Amino acid sequence: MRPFLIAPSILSADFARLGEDVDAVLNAGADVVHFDVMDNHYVPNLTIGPMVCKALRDYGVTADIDVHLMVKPVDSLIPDFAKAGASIITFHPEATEHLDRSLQLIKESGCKAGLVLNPGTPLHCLDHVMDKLDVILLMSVNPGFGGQSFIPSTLSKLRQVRKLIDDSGYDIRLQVDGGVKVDNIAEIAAAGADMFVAGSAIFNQPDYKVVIDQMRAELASVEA
Ligand SMILES: O=C(CO)[C@@H](O)[C@H](O)COP(=O)(O)O
Repeated sequence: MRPFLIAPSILSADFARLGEDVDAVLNAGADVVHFDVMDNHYVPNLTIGPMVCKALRDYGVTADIDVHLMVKPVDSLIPDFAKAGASIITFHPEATEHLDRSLQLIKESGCKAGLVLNPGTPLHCLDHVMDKLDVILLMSVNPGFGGQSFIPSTLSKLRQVRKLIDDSGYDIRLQVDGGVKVDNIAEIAAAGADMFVAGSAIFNQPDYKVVIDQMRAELASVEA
């Protein structure tokens, strides 16, 4: 498996000083910035759009920005986020009429592409598009809010998707998002995840480096 990546969700960051807070979490050892886009339509919350992504790039953020679209429809936002500096764009299959077309749009825009499966979304939506995926994100909470508890059935779903990826032979990251904490990250990794989105577990702590180091120590026990 590829090296584990830690992707703090900026949903729990300090929006009044977002650039500084993102810099702080990257300097503390995070790998990727996870950027949650909510439209108060696909999910019952409203957050940030391409202007904020561009603002982070203009501020000097060079790490990958992983844009998780919780919006419906998705297609019109894809070129906007690509221009704004997104590295990865993921979306939910229920949010587009044309899954394959939306994935192609992301690829043509120069970004990596991914699908996000809610806890109740069946795996068959992955059929026929595995060759277009760079990331599969399994939500371990229902999307819309930070600070929820990890849904335990995600572990068996992770094992199934890990097998699908390994059997496919494609180079696809398996990301997990929701309720990821120091005390469950090892179990989640052992089930097959290799990219961990964590919001409140990191941003609600006074020292981001302490919690990221603790997560890495837990992950090291799985790698060993
Ligand atoms: O996409 C979402 C929620 O919809 C997540 O990225 C959350 O922001 C994760 O927050 P924590 O559960 O880690 O606090």
